[in-house]
Amino acid sequence: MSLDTIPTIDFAKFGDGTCPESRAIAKKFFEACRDVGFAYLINTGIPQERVDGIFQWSAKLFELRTEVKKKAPHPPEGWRHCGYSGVGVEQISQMVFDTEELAVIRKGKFPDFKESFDIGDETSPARAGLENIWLPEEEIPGFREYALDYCQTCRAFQMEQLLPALSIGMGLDRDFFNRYHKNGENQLRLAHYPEAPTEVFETGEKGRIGAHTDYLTCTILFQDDVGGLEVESPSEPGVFIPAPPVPGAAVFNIGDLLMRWSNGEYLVDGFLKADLLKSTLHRVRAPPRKADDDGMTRKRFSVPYFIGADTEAVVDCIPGCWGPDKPKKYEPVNVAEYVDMRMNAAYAWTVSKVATSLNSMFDMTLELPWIFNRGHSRFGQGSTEHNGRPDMNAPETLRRRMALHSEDGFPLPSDLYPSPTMSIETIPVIDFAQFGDGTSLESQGITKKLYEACRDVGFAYLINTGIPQEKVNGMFEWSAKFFRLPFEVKNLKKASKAPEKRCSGYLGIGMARTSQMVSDSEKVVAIPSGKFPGLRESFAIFDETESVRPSFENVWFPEEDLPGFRKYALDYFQTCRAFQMEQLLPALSIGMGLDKDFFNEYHKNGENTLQLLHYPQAPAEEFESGKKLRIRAHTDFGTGTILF
Ligand SMILES: O=C(O)CCC(=O)C(=O)O
Ligand SMILES: [Fe+2]
Repeated sequence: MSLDTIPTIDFAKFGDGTCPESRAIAKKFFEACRDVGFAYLINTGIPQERVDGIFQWSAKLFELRTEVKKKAPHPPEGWRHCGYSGVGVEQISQMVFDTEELAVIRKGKFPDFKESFDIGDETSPARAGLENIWLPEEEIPGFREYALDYCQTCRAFQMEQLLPALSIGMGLDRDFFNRYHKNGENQLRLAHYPEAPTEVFETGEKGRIGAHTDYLTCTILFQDDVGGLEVESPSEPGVFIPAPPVPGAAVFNIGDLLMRWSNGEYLVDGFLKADLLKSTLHRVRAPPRKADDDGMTRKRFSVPYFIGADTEAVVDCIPGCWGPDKPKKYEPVNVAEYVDMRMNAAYAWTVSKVATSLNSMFDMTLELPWIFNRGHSRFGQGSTEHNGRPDMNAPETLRRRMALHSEDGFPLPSDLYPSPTMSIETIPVIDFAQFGDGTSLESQGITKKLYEACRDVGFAYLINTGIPQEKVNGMFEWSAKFFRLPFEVKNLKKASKAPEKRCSGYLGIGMARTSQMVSDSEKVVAIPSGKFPGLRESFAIFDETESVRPSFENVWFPEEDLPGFRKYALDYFQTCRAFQMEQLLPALSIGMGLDKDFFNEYHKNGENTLQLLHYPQAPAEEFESGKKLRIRAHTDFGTGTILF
């Protein structure tokens, strides 16, 4: 079997999983899940008429006038998937992992050009109290009944054949997965991608669905005959292969929960890698052009059925997926908590930065001068993109960094950086020297200037912040010391990032899950294909102060490896926070015409993050040829970032 074809699994002879043929089917199915993460399923027992029927209902539903469809609006909460989402509305869904994607969407450049109607399985006790949102029956009589019935048909296949086949294929007892899916919250989605001039897809003005992974156990999807679904190649990350429509076949794929459950790895050379079951990136683009088309891309319908595990279940590494040579990578997790984490804080585990729900954060690197930049606020406008490619941002400074290194390869800031006032004309410099407590006459001018910088540029250099230079230098020294430690020490025990740790700890070079951080097709192609691994390592620390995170513990390595580091870092943290609360946020509040404490009120115990970043030395051509990046273009979460 070539890795680059999506295998076809024929369930015709599977029966209930006890007949002699079923073993071979189960094995082949497991291999597809392991090697590709995708498969075509045929002879599933889901009657073709039922599938045709749901497509007919879907066409009928989407043909309704928009005002009618809007009578069942999808609620704003991303986690509650039900009801109608209009074209370009379902943007901040589970599919958006990344700051960059959010930023792009906010700018309206690449909205998903689709509408969808989501239905949760109402029969599941797990959904009690979470009603679906239906259109009034008289608008589309019979739809509700058909859709729920269709769900049951899919669930029957899931429980009688699909999950048993996977269990058997993995050498587990037939009912292993069934036990975790007794009343899982399955979701049916009707998706409609409207007709559009092919040009809009080609120019990248619009997409159908950006690259993403599904987050539950697995998905069964039927598509019409238009095409456009693509799956990341198992052998060439970043290259997408078509998953064209196959009449009568369902498209099956593994989701993130199942990958994790199987001890799935996601941090290898910057690529998503699964040891066992693979949750594969996929996307929908316009299908290949035909010679005789009229410049229009046909509308497309698809019907994914997302299979979820029981919310109250605790999933621990699947037996057989770990052993003496292969320790468990994850703590057991409660499914509901996992889903929450994924929906609400999904952002946290994709990037070396910080999660949503942070009120603000600090960010520190080894090489850029003092910058304050405005990140995402939940309700904010798009923020400014910055890009750490050495040739693109603050070029003078960065070129100098490339040239100058302290003896052991670590640049020290004092050697490298000119005073911020020196060079960069486009990023305003804000001098806090006279700000005081924000009541003096001088402070008025300062606040106004800060506000204007935030509005017009989104970035500013801050000087005379009161954060002592020795403190900053000290932090850089500790950082250099830390990154000089041997990899085994840095990466010790749990000091590698796990989703549960919300990014505390060490992340080695190339360990960021880059494939999830990008949305638009070109970048997805460029980055995970190995052309642009982020050449950096980082260590992240959260504020441990009692009032901020009562039950939170950072991931620290043993004190004896770097005695004094922890104390210094936490202390530095407090110094930054003091500036934040005494000057920065008051200045921004006043500058925006609010009362001085406006932002402080929202940041009494915000979960700030300190991040030490190290971008190792590398031949300049690596960057010039575009083979490597330091940090790709992105925006920050949180309220804002202060960076040295
Ligand atoms: O429409 C398709 O073929 C894919 C849909 C999909 O991947 C999703 O909704 O998660
Ligand atoms: Fe998907």
